[in-house]
Amino acid sequence: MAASHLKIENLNVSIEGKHILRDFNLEVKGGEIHAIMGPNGTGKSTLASAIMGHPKYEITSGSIFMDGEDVLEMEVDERAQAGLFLAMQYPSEISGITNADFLRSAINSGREEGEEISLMKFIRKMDSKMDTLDIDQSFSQRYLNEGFSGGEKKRNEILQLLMLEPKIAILDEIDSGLDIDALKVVSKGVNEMRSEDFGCLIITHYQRLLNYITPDKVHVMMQGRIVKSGGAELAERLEAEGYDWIKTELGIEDERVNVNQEA
Ligand SMILES: Nc1ncnc2c1ncn2[C@@H]1O[C@H](COP(=O)(O)OP(=O)(O)OP(=O)(O)O)[C@@H](O)[C@H]1O
Repeated sequence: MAASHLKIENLNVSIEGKHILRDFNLEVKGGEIHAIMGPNGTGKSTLASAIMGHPKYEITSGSIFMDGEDVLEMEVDERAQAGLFLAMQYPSEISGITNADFLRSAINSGREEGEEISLMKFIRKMDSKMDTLDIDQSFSQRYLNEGFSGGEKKRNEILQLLMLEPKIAILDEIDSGLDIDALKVVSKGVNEMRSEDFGCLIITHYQRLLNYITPDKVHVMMQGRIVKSGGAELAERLEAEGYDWIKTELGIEDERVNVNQEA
């Protein structure tokens, strides 16, 4: 299997004329789990949306490479086929498409003709993954995310992760609104993916999630870029002390983008 390597270099992203990501750099390789933390409004979700090609976000300069391929040249579905997976802060509902249909066609869209997953194999895989995530079997026949509770949507996203087996996953606030049991289940799913062929970028506000998924690297984002990196102990310090010490250390007055910054 090809390597799993996401490389973001000097990325600058604007939305509605506002310069959000500023010379952003990050590399995530197979076998690594990275966490990005940071106060509100510092550009974390903008990063996730830019990687997945959300049309509202304008890349003004810089590059994103996935296994050496230029991601910025790819359409959204090509990014998924290249092995990128994005779990959104607010997963969308799609009426008329069942979970099972969606997943089967998503798996097959990444395969050559004649190499499609057989129905039997698909059902067996889906049953086993739903079992892992403690998801009720009826989920597979329900319409995508329709009427799902917040926690069910997040579980469903992790089911998608386990079924699609991407090379690199970006999980944007996958822990928000989860009760402790659901948090453990979601973490179990991510940990099950851990391998040399899988890299993960977790965007979170809370160290709590990182008690269950131990990150190899923790990054702090302020003013549209990473301002500090460390190991799991950095998340623990942030939980205990907040962000002020970093602002003092780096002489940052306001952590948000577009405040006290040049355009
Ligand atoms: N669709 C949009 N339209 C206008 N401004 C936007 C849009 N998306 C993001 N922004 C602005 O970009 C800045 C960064 O937002 P972003 O959502 O990336 O921050 P964040 O770090 O993910 O925040 P949070 O922790 O609150 O989720 C904010 O000032 C926000 O208002």
